[in-house]
Amino acid sequence: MTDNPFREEQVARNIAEQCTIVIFGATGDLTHRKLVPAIYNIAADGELPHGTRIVGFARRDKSDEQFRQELAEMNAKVSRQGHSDTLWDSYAENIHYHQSTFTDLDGYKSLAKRLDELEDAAGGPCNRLFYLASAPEFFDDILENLKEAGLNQARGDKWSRVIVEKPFGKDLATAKHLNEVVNATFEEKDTYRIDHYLGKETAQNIMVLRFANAIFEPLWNNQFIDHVQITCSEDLGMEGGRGGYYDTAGALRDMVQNHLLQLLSLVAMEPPVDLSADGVRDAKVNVLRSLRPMPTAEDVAANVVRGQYTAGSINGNSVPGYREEDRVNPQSMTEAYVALRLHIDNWRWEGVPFFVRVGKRLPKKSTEISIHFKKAPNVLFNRDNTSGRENVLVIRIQPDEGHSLRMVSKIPGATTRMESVKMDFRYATSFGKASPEAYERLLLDAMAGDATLFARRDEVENAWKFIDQIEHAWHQSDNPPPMAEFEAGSWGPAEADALLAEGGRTWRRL
Ligand SMILES: NC(=O)C1=CN([C@@H]2O[C@H](COP(=O)(O)OP(=O)(O)OC[C@H]3O[C@@H](n4cnc5c(N)ncnc54)[C@H](OP(=O)(O)O)[C@@H]3O)[C@@H](O)[C@H]2O)C=CC1
Ligand SMILES: O=C1O[C@H](COP(=O)(O)O)[C@@H](O)[C@H](O)[C@H]1O
Repeated sequence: MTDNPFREEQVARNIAEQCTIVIFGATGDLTHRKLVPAIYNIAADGELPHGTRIVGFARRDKSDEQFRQELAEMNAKVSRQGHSDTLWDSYAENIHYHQSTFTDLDGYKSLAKRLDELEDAAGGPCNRLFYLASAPEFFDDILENLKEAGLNQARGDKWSRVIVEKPFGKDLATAKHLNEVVNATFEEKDTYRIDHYLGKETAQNIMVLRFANAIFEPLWNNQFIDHVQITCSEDLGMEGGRGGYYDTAGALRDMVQNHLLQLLSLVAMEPPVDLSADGVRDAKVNVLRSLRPMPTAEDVAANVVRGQYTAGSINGNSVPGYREEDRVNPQSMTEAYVALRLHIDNWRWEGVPFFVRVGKRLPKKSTEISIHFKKAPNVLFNRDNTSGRENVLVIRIQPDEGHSLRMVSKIPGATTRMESVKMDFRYATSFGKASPEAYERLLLDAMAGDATLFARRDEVENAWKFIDQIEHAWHQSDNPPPMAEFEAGSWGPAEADALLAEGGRTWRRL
């Protein structure tokens, strides 16, 4: 019991159920750095259902013991709770490795046999959660082979579910195709399309901030809000061989289609009818459906800026330009930065622009949403210089998770002089403990059958429909909008500032 009664309130959550988690791509980076440490942390918190086991599926030959050892070494490096040999050892006997290739049906038949044996030895059939942590070109093969081997089927009251990693397609057509394949294998209710931004603690808090407080929602509309900004900056570039994938995707597909449009949906949606997965996802998809289209290359040129960084320096370290990065085409026309001015054509947001920007090799890693309220009338206090006098609500997604509210205050003294000050809420100070990693919450939710924080089929497809118009203007139109340049370590191209400038607005300084 805490001494603060408000902390005790909890929104009822389904309970995670014991299951076998089969990870396709189990020797890969995602499994080692994110998935297994997430499961370890869940166990360290005492929330992992007893008897949950992991079966890793990948191509290289190795024993269970080698697999466990490699996972343990990485876990010791990255787990947010540190690494206890005692806890690990008590769990490691539930970790197994199954060698095969994604395209070989026999490997899935032998997997089915292996799962039956493991489960029988532990007392009988168990729920199964299949995690597609492979490169996306294998998703079809894995799904089709799971079906052929009968692994997609529920057995009695034991469910079979699938988690599909990003990227979910590379345009609307491929996303639709993948959805067809997924839904021919698993029912929609058993399909979990992961977007790890939805698992971030502060992204989950957007709904609580908006709908558990009475003071914000009355102001959350075009009467009081001037504009909204969403920034996701990263100082990293193409380290660790990432350039090969990234250069085929770009910032728009890699980050905007999924993470940033999801954040925008949470900020802009109407109150959902309830907190069920479909209640929340219905509300979010309506935002995506209301995004003002950009049907022509001129619309795209007027509202979207794409850019690539040139060589520069970040935190005193010299870094190469985008086209000089490892595994990036030296003539690449892929954007490593994008800024957009979006409009949501509904009653609430009529006339309120949403500015979204994301990029690599910016000065620091930071994701935040800022709600810029309209200025107070120019009477009484605001007759003269009102710059910097707006009320801004900032939702810091990461790092230093929290919220702040900027307001104008009188500077102490005999004369009335004013200054903008901020009220700050920081998770670290108020709750005194680190937030769980996004994958922890998302894995627990999938084990509990709660799809609220996963993207539904229509969300993914509506997001792609919007993104496709921009990609089309960039890569297939006769008059493609230009690629802007900016120096690595700066805040992006000047052209992105111009998107806001015409309304007298500027990007918030992070
Ligand atoms: N890494 C990350 O932080 C993130 C990754 N993702 C997504 O997760 C997915 C996986 O990424 P990541 O872990 O980085 O990829 P990796 O390249 O590190 O791992 C790929 C895995 O797939 C296996 N594999 C490749 N080809 C075959 C095959 N023909 N048959 C069987 N196994 C095969 C590899 O096995 P073997 O080693 O035996 O060859 C390895 O286990 C991607 O969709 C990516 O977009 C999403 C968010 C973050
Ligand atoms: O999905 C992706 O996200 C990461 C950024 O994730 P974060 O949790 O560290 O903010 C990004 O670097 C990567 O390009 C993208 O694929």
